[in-house]
Amino acid sequence: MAKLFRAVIMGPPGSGKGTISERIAQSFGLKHLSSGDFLRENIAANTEAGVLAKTYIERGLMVPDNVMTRLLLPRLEEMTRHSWLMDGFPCTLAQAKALNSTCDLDLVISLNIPYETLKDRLSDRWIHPASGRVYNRGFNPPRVQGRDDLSGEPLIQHDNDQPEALVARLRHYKDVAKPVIDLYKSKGILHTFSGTETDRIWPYINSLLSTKIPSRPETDTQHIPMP
Ligand SMILES: Nc1ncnc2c1ncn2[C@@H]1O[C@H](COP(=O)(O)OP(=O)(O)OP(=O)(O)O)[C@@H](O)[C@H]1O
Ligand SMILES: O=c1ccn([C@@H]2O[C@H](COP(=O)(O)OP(=O)(O)O)[C@@H](O)[C@H]2O)c(=O)[nH]1
Repeated sequence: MAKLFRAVIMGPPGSGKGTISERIAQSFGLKHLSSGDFLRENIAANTEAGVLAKTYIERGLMVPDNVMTRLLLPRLEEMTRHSWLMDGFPCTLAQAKALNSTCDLDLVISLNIPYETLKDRLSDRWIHPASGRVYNRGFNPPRVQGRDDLSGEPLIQHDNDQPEALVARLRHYKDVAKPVIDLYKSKGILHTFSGTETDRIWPYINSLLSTKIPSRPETDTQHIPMP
């Protein structure tokens, strides 16, 4: 069996983690894991962790580290036969240390995107709550305005995606992410990508991953070559 590959993608809200994760999952066959999706699944299933997490998310707060690790680490430990890419976890140094004790990461992608870009994207982010699918009227508009492409259900916007909440969210991200980024830098596995458009960053990420993971033959033709 080919060596398993474990990667994490980090970045502030709106940096394109979800968008890029989907592309990576499609091109390289990694399983895309998302902390937000795990939380939503647990909330929907009314698990103990889900009920607790909901009380924080509803107030626009981060879920405490011990709840996150209790929820996610067992799920990652079960994935002994899959290569995966984790989006949204770890967010804090405590989470990173807990993850470190469970598995060895091969690679960390960190997205560095200007504030104005984040603000523009998030003020126009439309979400299908049941699936987590995201749209943007300019970048990837839904086929029918205000409706999810697959289910036809209504799309919503999050209050905390609006500019008033964004400054505080970004400040918080910077504070908590800095030691995590420093940790991965010191391990020599951090790769940072800067820019204002996912479509321009993607070829570089694609090219980096191509050197680390064999791409899936059926999706080879979708790869965008290096400029
Ligand atoms: N690693 C984590 N640690 C603590 N709380 C988390 C973590 N990941 C997600 N959460 C909580 O779950 C909520 C939803 O997460 P999700 O990643 O779907 O959306 P988000 O906050 O809109 O993030 P982004 O804008 O970066 O996509 C977060 O607002 C936060 O309260
Ligand atoms: O180059 C890009 C990449 C993403 N988006 C949009 O920006 C928002 C945030 O992207 P995503 O949810 O992937 O970011 P995350 O919060 O997961 O980092 C979404 O509405 C995307 O459709 C965009 O307009 N241009």
